[in-house]
Amino acid sequence: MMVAQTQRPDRAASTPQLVVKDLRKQFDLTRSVAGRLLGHQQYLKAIDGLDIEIARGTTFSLVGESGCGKSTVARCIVGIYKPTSGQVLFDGVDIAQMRGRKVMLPVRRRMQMIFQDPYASLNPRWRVSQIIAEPIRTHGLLPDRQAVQKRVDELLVQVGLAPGDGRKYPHEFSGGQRQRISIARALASSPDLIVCDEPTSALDVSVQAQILNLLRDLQEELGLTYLLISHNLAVVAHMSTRLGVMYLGRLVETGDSQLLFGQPLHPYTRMLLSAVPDVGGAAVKRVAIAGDVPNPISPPSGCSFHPRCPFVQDKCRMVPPVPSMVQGRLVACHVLAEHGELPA
Ligand SMILES: Nc1ncnc2c1ncn2[C@@H]1O[C@H](COP(=O)(O)OP(=O)(O)OP(=O)(O)O)[C@@H](O)[C@H]1O
Repeated sequence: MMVAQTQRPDRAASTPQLVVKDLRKQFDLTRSVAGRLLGHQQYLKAIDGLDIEIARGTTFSLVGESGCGKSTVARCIVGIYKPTSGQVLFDGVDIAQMRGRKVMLPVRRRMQMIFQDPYASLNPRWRVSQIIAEPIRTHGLLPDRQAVQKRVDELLVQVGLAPGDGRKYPHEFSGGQRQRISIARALASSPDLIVCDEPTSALDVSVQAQILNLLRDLQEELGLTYLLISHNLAVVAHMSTRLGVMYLGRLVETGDSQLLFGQPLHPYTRMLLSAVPDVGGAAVKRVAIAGDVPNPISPPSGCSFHPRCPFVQDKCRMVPPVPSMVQGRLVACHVLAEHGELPA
């Protein structure tokens, strides 16, 4: 049975679902009050000026090594963290600095999140039907218990579970089934956008594809928009419309997913793809992975990727590159901006 679709405002038809503009988030790591009083504050710039645009019904994937700031972006977008500065325009309305339950409630209904660990994000003492019904009740979407139960059963079927599963508790399910429950809960409020933060990373390889296929089918059926966060390029290749490659709080390459997988330009994108031989086109020039991600508390000067970059030039050590359009995508790289390609 079809689940009710969200009513989308007409004015928003041509507006991207989500626009993130110059987003910044820094964490204050100063341990002591004395340190604070003496001005010895220590900050970590987890996001350092990020721009993203996601069209309705499409998937934008954010990739990058652990610690580059992917989850912080997700948390700033859904309102778990308050950004230090920047805009998060959801259907054209800036929600970045919105606060207060009453103001945020309509936004929360239309923007949901799926987490990496489905067990940790499901209340173990609640029956599955209660878990899925909670957003419906919070947002007052249906008039009575019977209607709620009917909708919960529909949602269970929609994610590949049985209506009777609603009587069980989360521990009675496998990891993949628990992620299906999380997805049903996310769908319960008929959202427009779902932020999926490493949705398959905690699952067995054998069930990862099933969950990704489910997410894709739901997107097609319901016109959902996804922000997909993953360190796994194979996951991203399967799902994305557009791709953003993050390094130390910044995007180094952004563009059409097929273009980037087929012909990555930034040395970091090439490095990431080199580590997964099955992903990317045959034409991809391989670049060996060198070194580790630097400490974000004291990032390198200039281009923060320069200590690991085989193509580094003097300018890269001093001046942070501004993203520019090269071969149909945005890249933040001095060498690419000047020469249009990397040296052979
Ligand atoms: N609440 C916090 N307080 C202080 N530092 C934080 C906090 N949350 C994240 N960080 C730091 O911000 C940086 C980005 O972390 P984030 O979790 O967003 O990265 P990530 O790319 O999602 O990595 P992972 O895949 O390992 O979660 C890291 O250096 C992390 O230690």
